[in-house]
Amino acid sequence: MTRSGADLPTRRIAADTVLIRQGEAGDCAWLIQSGELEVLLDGPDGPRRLGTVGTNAIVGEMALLDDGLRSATVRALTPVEAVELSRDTFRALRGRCLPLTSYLLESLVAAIRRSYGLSQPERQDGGAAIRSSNSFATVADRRMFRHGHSFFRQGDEGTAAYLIQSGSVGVRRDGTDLGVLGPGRIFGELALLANRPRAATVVALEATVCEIIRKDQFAKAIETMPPILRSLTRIYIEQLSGGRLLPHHAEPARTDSP
Ligand SMILES: Nc1ncnc2c1ncn2[C@@H]1O[C@@H]2COP(=O)(O)O[C@H]2[C@H]1O
Repeated sequence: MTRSGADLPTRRIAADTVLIRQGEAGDCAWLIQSGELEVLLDGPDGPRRLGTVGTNAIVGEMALLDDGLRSATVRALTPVEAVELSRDTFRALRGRCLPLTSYLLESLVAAIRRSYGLSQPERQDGGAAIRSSNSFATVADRRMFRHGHSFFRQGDEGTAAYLIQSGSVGVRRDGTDLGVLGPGRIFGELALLANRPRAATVVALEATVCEIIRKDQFAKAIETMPPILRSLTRIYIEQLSGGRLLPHHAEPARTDSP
């Protein structure tokens, strides 16, 4: 292992090396300097290639963001040079986020894991610590919605995101029920951040209390994130709202001022 200019450990990885194995615990992420890697998702019919990543991509960050297991296998296709980012680096970056954006990031990683059919680490307190923090209270407005209330309809313009405090909501797209969300879950954030119409209709299945975060407040909070995490947030949102096509980690991420 050598040292990069910024004194971060740089690792040279031979072609064919499996850098990350799905389902294992992980302690670091890598910022790719050169070379190409493939990302594989294990399935009943064997591994499926989610795509390839190259220079400026970050891999291995999801397990550090939510303390979960590796979501996919990552294998070098060519010789690769990568800067190693430790769990502590990610913890420090997370520490520089507002509670709202830290929570958002974690919610996005959880949504990606769900989209892969993977289990996810249980949030210890359902987000209660974040929701009760002062800075969260200044950006969110709490309201009770009656059973049957329609938060928005598929195709609407997005004006707010919602964080469920109690109760539950049903999500429906093109006449098909997609699922039920309960306390601690965030919804309505994808249209907001990707600037797309609502991809689904959401209705309260019982009396439901939510924190409402308006679009402008949300956008402001995102702007305060450290650049690497902001970049990852946008990538995850794009992935979740646009069918997650690769290059997944295409936005340049810088090491000099993360
Ligand atoms: N669709 C995808 N495209 C590119 N990289 C991905 C994709 N899904 C997961 N990854 C990366 O694969 C890594 C596997 O380990 P982690 O879950 O820690 O973090 C994951 C992401 O960095």
